[in-house]
Amino acid sequence: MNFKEYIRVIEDFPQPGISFKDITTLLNNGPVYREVIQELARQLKNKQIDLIAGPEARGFVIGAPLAVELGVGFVPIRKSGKLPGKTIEADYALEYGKDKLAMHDDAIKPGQKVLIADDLLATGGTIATSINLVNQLGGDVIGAAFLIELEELNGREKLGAIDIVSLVKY
Ligand SMILES: O=P(O)(O)OC[C@H]1O[C@H](OP(=O)(O)OP(=O)(O)O)[C@H](O)[C@@H]1O
Ligand SMILES: Nc1ncnc2[nH]cnc12
Repeated sequence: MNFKEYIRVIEDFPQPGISFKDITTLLNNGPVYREVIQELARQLKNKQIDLIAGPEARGFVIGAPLAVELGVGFVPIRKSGKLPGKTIEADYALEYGKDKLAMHDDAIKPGQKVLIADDLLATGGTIATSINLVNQLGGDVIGAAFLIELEELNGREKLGAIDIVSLVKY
């Protein structure tokens, strides 16, 4: 399936110079959304994964259904101030801004194999910080999965030696 034709591109959002890849036009198509999740699951089927972690908010839209499809748990990586328990936090920068991400300090057991999932890899700032948080909790990040990769931003280079799966490249 050609997923790209279901993704809408909006120029200069949220700021001038950014070519925004809008996945809402894919998510509202049930069969296409399901095929995205099933295709990611197919590409990951030989990996041993204990948990999927996904950053708020679009990481939930990919990571949670992928966790259900693979039969593993899901851990939300949230923007600061949203999680009720004790957290660890880290500042980060992304293609068009900066923020702070947080995880519950007991979200992952040491040694668990974690896949990080998100809708889109741009500069890699969000995922590099997500990997850092998972590592701080003793998790072993074995890979990352994305619907979209913006190749010219070289996000892969920030992520070290982990396996990376992405379905649509710009
Ligand atoms: O590779 P990077 O340069 O870090 O950019 C990618 C991140 O940017 C977007 O999230 P955003 O922070 O806009 O939040 P949202 O999911 O809540 O829309 C996207 O969903 C990725 O998480
Ligand atoms: N160009 C882009 N489109 C959609 N989401 C993004 N997150 C970071 N860069 C983005």
